[in-house]
Amino acid sequence: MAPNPATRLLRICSSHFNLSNRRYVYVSSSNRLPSSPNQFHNLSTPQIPQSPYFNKFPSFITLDSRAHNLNNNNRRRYYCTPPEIKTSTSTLESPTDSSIVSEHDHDNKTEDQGSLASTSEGFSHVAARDPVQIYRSLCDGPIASKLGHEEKEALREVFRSFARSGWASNQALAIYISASFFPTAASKFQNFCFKKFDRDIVDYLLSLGPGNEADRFLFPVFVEYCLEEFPDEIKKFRAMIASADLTKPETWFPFARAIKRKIIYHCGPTNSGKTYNALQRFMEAKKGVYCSPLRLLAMEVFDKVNSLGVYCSLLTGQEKKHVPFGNHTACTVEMVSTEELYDVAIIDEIQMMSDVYRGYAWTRAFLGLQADEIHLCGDPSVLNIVRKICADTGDELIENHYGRFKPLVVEAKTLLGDIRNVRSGDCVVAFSRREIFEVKVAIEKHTDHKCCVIYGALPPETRRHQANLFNEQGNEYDILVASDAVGMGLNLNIRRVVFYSLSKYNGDKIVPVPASQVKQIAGRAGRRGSIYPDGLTTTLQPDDLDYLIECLQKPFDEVSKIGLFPYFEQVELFAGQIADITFAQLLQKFGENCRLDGSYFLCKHEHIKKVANMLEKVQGLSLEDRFNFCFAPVNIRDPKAMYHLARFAQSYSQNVPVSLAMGMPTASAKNDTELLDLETKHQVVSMYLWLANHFKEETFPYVKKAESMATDIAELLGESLIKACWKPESRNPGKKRNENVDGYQRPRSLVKLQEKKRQEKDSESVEKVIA
Ligand SMILES: Nc1ncnc2c1ncn2[C@@H]1O[C@H](COP(=O)(O)OP(=O)(O)OP(=O)(O)O)[C@@H](O)[C@H]1O
Ligand SMILES: [Mg+2]
Repeated sequence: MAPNPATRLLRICSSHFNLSNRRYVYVSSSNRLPSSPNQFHNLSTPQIPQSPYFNKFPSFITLDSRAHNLNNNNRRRYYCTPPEIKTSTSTLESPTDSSIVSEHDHDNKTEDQGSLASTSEGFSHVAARDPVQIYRSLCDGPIASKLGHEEKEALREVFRSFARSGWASNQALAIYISASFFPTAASKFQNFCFKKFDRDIVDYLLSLGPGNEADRFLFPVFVEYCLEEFPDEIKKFRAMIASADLTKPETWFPFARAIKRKIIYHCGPTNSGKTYNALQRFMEAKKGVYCSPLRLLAMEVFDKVNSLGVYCSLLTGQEKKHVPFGNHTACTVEMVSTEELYDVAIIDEIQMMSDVYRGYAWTRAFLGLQADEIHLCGDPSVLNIVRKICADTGDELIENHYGRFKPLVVEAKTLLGDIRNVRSGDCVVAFSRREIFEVKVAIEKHTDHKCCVIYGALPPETRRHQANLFNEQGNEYDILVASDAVGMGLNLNIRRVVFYSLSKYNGDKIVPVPASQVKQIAGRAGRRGSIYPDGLTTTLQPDDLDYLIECLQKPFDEVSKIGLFPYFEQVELFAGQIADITFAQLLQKFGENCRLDGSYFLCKHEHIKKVANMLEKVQGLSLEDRFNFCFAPVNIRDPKAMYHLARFAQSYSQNVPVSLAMGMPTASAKNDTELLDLETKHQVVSMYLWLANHFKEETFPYVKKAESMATDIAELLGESLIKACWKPESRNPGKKRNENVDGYQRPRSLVKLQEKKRQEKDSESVEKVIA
């Protein structure tokens, strides 16, 4: 038996659009159904846009030409759900999934309608009516039948429920009724219906009562009403949605798509030779690019490759070092060009595609690089998504799997809560600047060891200097105290990684350190080529050991989505649809309305919005300049650095040369305030260099001065760290981070530790904490 037209349509949709586990609504402006996949394709593809919320609510997809063609009355509708699929993946508050394949035709009673009718005996003739016909008859026909007070109230309740229905609101997005406009539309719809409904419909709705069934009955009539009543709102929202389209990001790079790229995935844990092997191919190539997660690592590769006789330039946000005759470039991933052609490209730490803030940079490099051969180095967490994307792009994928060179052994003894048990070659990892200094001071006070220090706010040069000091044998600096910044990039002679704690502040509250990060940091112990035979790891507190073991045993979490962020041009297009809002509001709206395919998420951009808000008072910046200023590397929690950024933007907007206007420190820091000041000063200089690289050079004429200041400050920071023996301070003394601990479920041992800390009145005292 031939399938009914709707089933056929469903199959065609599924095969053409690969939408196999979704519910479809197809609304055609033609009377004819396509009879073959080809015909469907030819007939419909060009004129049928997809639903704006394709992935936000996968249970409902409209292949809808009506928004273009609102006056066509010859419409037929097919509401279809693949019978075997439940819509549980939907974010909707989904009404019962009836697995219907229904055609709302005059003479065709559907299963859906049948099920409604069965629940409301005696109303099958109402339930079976075509919603278009209902709507038309309401428009042309009767004035509402008289309702008693109770009936009115009961009917109001039905409409209130409809107006509150998350399901209806989400479904309405498919005809471009925005979520914010939906309540207004629903309220006007109620007024309309109250004036028009005939007795039959009223009785039917009252028999259903408020809830899913009534919503489902009302919704198609509501659709008809909206299409006729709100064409302008629909058009506006539709244009806005179209301009915030981030679907199919692989198509943003047609030149990369024109190449059949060979992707080699070097997949394995930390310290397994992934980067080393990729670099071998890079150095052999005629023209290569290495994309690094950090400036520091780009510098390391730049130095290493040049020292091996391969001319290589350096490109980071802050520095451009061009090496004559060099065909190779080591750059930070944000800076890589998707316009140049390369023989070999490396994207290191590819799992960072899933980073909530910076993931978009890796995604862009992966999708957009024009290279015959692309080497991805990373852990297995993104392997599956890389496979999927390669299938989408048509690239060939080769997987090389690696194991650790040296085993990683957990030392069950721990440091027994006593920091004096550190030994030469230890790297003590703490997750705040305050703790790092507490540990350093305690070790140097109570033992004969000396500590090097590495944390994120230090310039790369200083971090490298500290790393070298630690790596060199024969000096007294045999302990490293570091933050999670140690997890990537540096070659360190670590014998044992000791976790001082396993919780960290995530910008909002204190949370357990994610297992993947624990693995990466612990894995730094026992690097190939170092003097230590095995890698060891343990914790300061015996109570934390279980969590450490749990993290190391855990397989890598599989990543299901990777980051995206719009280009300026996309934001600009979107801005064209909305008048009179600030740039931060524009970004907010973009985030709310953008469309994304299922494998992607929009990267978090709160920090960008904070900068945007601060720059709001700077007049005369173009949208593009504003956009670029917002990406300048600035610590939004450092008011001094934010002040300087605003000052730079002010001068830039007035087209006057941007000055550094900052006194150069002359001596190393004598206390923590001075150390913080040095860190800020370096950040400001580094920001200046970044801006000079991203804007008209003539507006930032003091690049040479800034470079020499950066070098000098990095040196002073290095000297300061060696001397540091003071109590650490916080940048924001008013805000105590530990206040947020309550309410978060952390590993028991950490909670205990935290409680212990809280009980101690003077939590500043290192000895007390570590006792
Ligand atoms: N075949 C090799 N011959 C000599 N040294 C090697 C070899 N493979 C790796 N190494 C060295 O081993 C160390 C670890 O290698 P590599 O940095 O490539 O590991 P990785 O898997 O990329 O680690 P991570 O996850 O930390 O980035 C490096 O110092 C590297 O130079
Ligand atoms: Mg590596």
